[in-house]
Amino acid sequence: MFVNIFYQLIDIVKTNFFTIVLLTIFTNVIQYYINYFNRPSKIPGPLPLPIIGNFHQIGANFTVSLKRLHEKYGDFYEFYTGSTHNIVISRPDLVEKVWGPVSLKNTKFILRTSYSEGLNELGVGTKGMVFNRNIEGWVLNRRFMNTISAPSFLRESINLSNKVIDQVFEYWKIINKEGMQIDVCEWLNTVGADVVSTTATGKSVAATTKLFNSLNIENKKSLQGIWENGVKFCQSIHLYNESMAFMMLIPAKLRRNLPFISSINKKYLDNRDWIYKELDRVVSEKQKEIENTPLSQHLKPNILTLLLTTNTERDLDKISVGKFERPLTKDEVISIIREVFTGGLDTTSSTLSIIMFYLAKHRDVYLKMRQEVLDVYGSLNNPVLTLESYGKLKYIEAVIYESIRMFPTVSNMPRTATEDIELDGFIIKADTTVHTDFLVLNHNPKYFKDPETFNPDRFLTDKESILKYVYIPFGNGVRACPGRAWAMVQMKTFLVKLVCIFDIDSNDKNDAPKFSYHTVNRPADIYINVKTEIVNI
Ligand code: HEM
Repeated sequence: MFVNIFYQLIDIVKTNFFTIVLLTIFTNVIQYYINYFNRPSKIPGPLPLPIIGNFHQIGANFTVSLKRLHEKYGDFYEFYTGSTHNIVISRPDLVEKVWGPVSLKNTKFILRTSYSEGLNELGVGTKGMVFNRNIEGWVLNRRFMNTISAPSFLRESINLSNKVIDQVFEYWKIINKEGMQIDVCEWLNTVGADVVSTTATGKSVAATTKLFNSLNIENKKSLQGIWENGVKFCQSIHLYNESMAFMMLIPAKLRRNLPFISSINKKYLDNRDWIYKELDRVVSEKQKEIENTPLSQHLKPNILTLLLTTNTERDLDKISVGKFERPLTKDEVISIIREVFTGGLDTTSSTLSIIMFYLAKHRDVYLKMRQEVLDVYGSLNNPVLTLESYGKLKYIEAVIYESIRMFPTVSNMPRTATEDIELDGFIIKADTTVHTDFLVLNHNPKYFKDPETFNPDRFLTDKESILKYVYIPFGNGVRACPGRAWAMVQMKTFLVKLVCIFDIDSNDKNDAPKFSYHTVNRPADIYINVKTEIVNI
């Protein structure tokens, strides 16, 4: 009898297959929306779809999407990536709750993002710093990374940046003579690549010289003793950074199975493999170089040598990293060096490109910067730049801050709590990613007078009126940006030298730079004219 019933059931399934499939889908969809409309915290936000969440409303430019969602849902809203719940905030009282507590002990927001299969696949969910959810590993990486804000490191960085920038400005003088424009983003990317690679590994990638050679203006400059794959490596790091948002925001099922998206997924994973292979090779090469250098011979300081000699008989001991008693493993060295590249490449050079965009439009600001350099150094003729004198460049600092306010390269940043928390009367479950939208905050007329006007003076004369939690371009607390001082030193070196040598202008009629989103905002198509005859001030 049971066998009969079983066969009858199979017949029903066979004849009604599509009806059953449709019914199952229908019940699941109904169940999905019953759960959605009965969720305990009904935070405003766009209606999600089953499986994809709000994926269709996010699109390729996350920065633009957040701006659009803010216009509709305000300073506190939610969205879903697949079934993953995300919150977005842009109100100082909420920002303070997330970013305010500064120590490891009292912050609940020690994590960057919720668990993400994609970030783990990329190798950043459990290694390195920015997305590392393994707190023990993060502490170790952070301890070494903090050395890049030590004064001794920053002094060396000024010398190195000086050399790279001097060379670049010689190229710009030649380009000027040829009557050509400067493609700012392209040039500053190469400056970043040269500075970061030499600081990190002691090897130049000669990106600036390669770019100059590609213009075919003069005989090609020689490229000896460089890191052969270096330019490709830096480009791969740009791609790697780009892949982080993709892997974090797009649900794994879609990444792997949708036709067009799965090929992007593969491209990003192949890129990850190439980066780790190349880093392994570079680290092995440096290990051999150290082994083959007699103990009596001085080792050239760079971050890689510092890491490889920590707690060995060759300990560079240039910068103390506190209590740490064993040499680092190769894997640890690779993850720290990788982070120097991922953190250091896109951020500083893109921010400098944005500063150039605004400077080329505001001659009054440019002239005030030049006057400040004259006041601080007494001359525009190759002034001696020191870390101490940088503290006096208050106006240049204000220009940097105002440019970041107008258009932040890092325009939104996530933090995630380890336990349930209350935000604006709603309970947010532990491990929910809370994104802070810096761009929206920085353009809110409640917090900045005439927010669309480029006015560096607001960071001098009106400084007191800027609330702390409406302007935190480098974050705050234990996970605050470890590269802040390094970035500021590089940007100041570039700007001081620029105003001493060139006048600049541009024909760009846009109010804001064009950009695309690649986890950070990457500006594009910023062209300027440079002139070496400085008009007297
Ligand atoms: C203008 C340049 C830069 C901007 C605007 C910027 C901005 C930021 C922001 C907003 C954060 C999040 C901080 C937080 O959660 O409190 C961050 C984290 C980070 N930044 Fe930067 N950054 C810049 C340059 C650099 C440079 C040059 C490096 C080089 C190493 C770097 C490496 C990192 C790393 C590793 C983290 C993660 C820290 C952690 O999670 O512990 N950044 N940055």
